Amino acid sequence: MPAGPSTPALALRHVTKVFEDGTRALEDVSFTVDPGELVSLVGPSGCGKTTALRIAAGLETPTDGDVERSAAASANLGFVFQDATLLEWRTARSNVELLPELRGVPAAERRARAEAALASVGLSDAGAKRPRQLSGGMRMRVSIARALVSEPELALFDEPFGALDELTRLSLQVLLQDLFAAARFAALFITHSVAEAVYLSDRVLVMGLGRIADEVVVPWAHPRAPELRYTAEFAALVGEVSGRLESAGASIGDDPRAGVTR
Ligand SMILES: Nc1ncnc2c1ncn2[C@@H]1O[C@H](COP(=O)(O)OP(=O)(O)OP(=O)(O)O)[C@@H](O)[C@H]1O
Repeated sequence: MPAGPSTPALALRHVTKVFEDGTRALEDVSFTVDPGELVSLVGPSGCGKTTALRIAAGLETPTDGDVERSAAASANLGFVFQDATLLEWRTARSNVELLPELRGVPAAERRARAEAALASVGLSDAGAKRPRQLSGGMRMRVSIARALVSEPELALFDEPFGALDELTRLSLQVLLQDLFAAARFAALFITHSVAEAVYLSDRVLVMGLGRIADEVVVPWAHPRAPELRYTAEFAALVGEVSGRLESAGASIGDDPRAGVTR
């Protein structure tokens, strides 16, 4: 556990999760996310990334171990999922206004906040559109605006760019990096893309099946230029993380569930 002056925004301590059907999804998983830190989870399909994130969110309870969020993080959590999950009958702006509305923020203030959040994701002109009138990338921008409109202390991202085409994905990485550099919320970010994890994160946690196998600290300060992704030093770090990911997988055999006791 890294020692630090501040209380972590999120801490999972010795978390094990066994589902009702006996599936052991996580085995003694511990990690922290400090305030203002972006931590990624990368790992093979089915290794327990989403389960860890759902436990972090309080949507699942651990079978064993503890999950702790700072009071500020508990009071102000943001979510972004792979599916933008927008309400089709509301405009983009009223989707972004939803959380402030549920929290009783007065109409004029929540409208102003929603417009600022839409502007921050480059969608100033799309507030009056319905989700079906927007491209996949625009829908994801609305989803990010909705998550960040309340200035969350802790934001949880579950493979948000996984369904997008490569160019849109690359531009949304830059957008999210800029938003993170400006607001410095704590974030847990799940992705299958090692390059995406390295570009966005302060630390990359490499998972094997049901466990954290390794950790790689990303040395570059934020904000990070988009061009960083095309440098030799960036490619070297991506190679390093990919190698550790392969070792994490190799140590538990080729059968995707072989390392997990049922
Ligand atoms: N509600 C559930 N009941 C039983 N098993 C579950 C449940 N949710 C997830 N699992 C199982 O737990 C394991 C971890 O799943 P999880 O979705 O956390 O993995 P993941 O790393 O996020 O996968 P992917 O990258 O494919 O999204 C898998 O074997 C999955 O089938």
